[in-house]
Amino acid sequence: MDTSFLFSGINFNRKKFAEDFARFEGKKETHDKAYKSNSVENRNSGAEELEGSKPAKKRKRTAVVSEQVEGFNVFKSSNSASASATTTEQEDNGHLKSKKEMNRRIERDALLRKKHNIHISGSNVPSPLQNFAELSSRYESESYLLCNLAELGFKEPTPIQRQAIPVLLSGRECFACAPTGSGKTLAFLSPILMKLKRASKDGIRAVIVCPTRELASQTTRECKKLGKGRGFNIKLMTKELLKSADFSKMPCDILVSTPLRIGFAIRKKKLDLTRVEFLVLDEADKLFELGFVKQIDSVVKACSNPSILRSLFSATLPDTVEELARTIMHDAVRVIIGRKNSASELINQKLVFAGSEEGKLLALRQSFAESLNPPVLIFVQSKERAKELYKELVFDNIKVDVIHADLQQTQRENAVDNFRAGKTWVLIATDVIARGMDFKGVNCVINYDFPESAAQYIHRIGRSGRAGRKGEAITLYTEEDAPFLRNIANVIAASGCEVPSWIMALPKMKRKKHRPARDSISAHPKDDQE
Ligand SMILES: Nc1ncnc2c1ncn2[C@@H]1O[C@H](COP(=O)(O)OP(=O)(O)OP(=O)(O)O)[C@@H](O)[C@H]1O
Repeated sequence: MDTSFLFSGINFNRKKFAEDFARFEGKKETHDKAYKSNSVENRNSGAEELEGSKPAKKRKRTAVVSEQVEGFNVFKSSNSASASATTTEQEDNGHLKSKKEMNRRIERDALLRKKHNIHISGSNVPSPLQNFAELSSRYESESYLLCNLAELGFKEPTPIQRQAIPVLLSGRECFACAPTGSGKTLAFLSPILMKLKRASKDGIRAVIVCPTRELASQTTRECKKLGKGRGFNIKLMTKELLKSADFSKMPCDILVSTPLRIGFAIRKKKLDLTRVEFLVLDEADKLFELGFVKQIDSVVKACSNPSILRSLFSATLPDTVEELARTIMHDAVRVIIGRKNSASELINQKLVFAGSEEGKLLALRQSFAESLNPPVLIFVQSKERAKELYKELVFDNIKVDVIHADLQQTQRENAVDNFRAGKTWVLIATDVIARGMDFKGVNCVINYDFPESAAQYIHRIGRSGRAGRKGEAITLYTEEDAPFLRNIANVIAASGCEVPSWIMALPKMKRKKHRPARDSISAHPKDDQE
């Protein structure tokens, strides 16, 4: 294995230190074994490559005890014969004791990670949290945060919170992939609040970018709840703010925005992000898609503080995004909960053949007539189809509403609020609310239109089965969708749900996106609709 990356930036004379180098090689092997046994995903050692591929930047970091620090310590001592000669017995004992303690800690961490299905890669990964109380005992959190967590009813950290919070608190960048509804928002919000400590007038210190306005608004609300009583200025980048705010004077500790709005503010309103200490890209894979990547690039560039901590969170993080992320992150720790890119195991998933477009409407009507267990969320592939299906269901005397990008902001907000409040039983939606939206009690998600990708499927159905609750997902398909069944069936089977064997035997589809032109939903002739 090529180890040259370990020495990038150091003028190391290999010839002169050949003996030491050979010894180090031996040590490294031992270390690698320890590293493997500590549940590090070796297949995904991207974070390590990342560290080596770029010269280390000067950054203020909190020291963390770690497996790898141990490796380097041993290297140092074996390098110096005279030093070892003068080592006293007392020092030896001390060293042995701390080594034992460290081994115990490594073992404890590994067990905790195994219990919670936490997989990590990267060097010097801090111990996962045993409980929220450790925020105070290990990281000196102010009491307001623990009070707020208790008030929100959060007793135990979720797996992603157990590992991602210590990673960010120890000053490390984080690349995190955890199932939908598993508490990723709190995993990035709490370290930010803890690190910022208190409100200041020194300019924006944290930026959170979310792909949709609804999600940005929800994240702002969660942030305010968690930071309650601390006086932080937490701002959502709204259209009004964008129009009227004087950003140079606006007190703001944490700014939450969509990529388009923050991109506009950087270009046209001279938004100063040079003091930003934390940048979170939530639903990161979406943000790296073509429509957003230019804005994200401008945000990353504008956040020019050399000690910035960047983190990426999502339930789906494809390898291509990881590769792209490596170009902007350094010394990152990769945290994966369960299997990467998989659906929440709390959701009972079914595929239902409906034959044709007409058959889909019949199937939906029939299932609602037999039993309607609200709240139900129905996804369709376009705003036109959302409007069409809405018109159909309104006739059926169902408390139904619709949300898509053609509606005004207040209409979109009302649709979400009414659904949350139980005033609406069925919400028809395009993918504007497929990501990140937290509707606590959604009993069933119906994919009326077959999702265009496995990632889209995972996010859509992830609106149910959240925060430990069970959920259901029904995906209707027609002949047209059949060639793409296998992609979704793989996700369903991987999360433990049954899939007919003939579907699993279908060939895999190379082209990943599926968005066919579909027949109109309407059961009425066009003229009848007006
Ligand atoms: N420690 C906890 N204990 C109990 N509930 C929690 C805890 N942390 C978060 N939650 C709740 O879990 C729900 C889902 O959290 P969140 O919206 O952060 O999920 P997510 O992982 O970001 O999902 P998505 O991938 O869909 O965005 C929320 O209602 C949140 O309040």
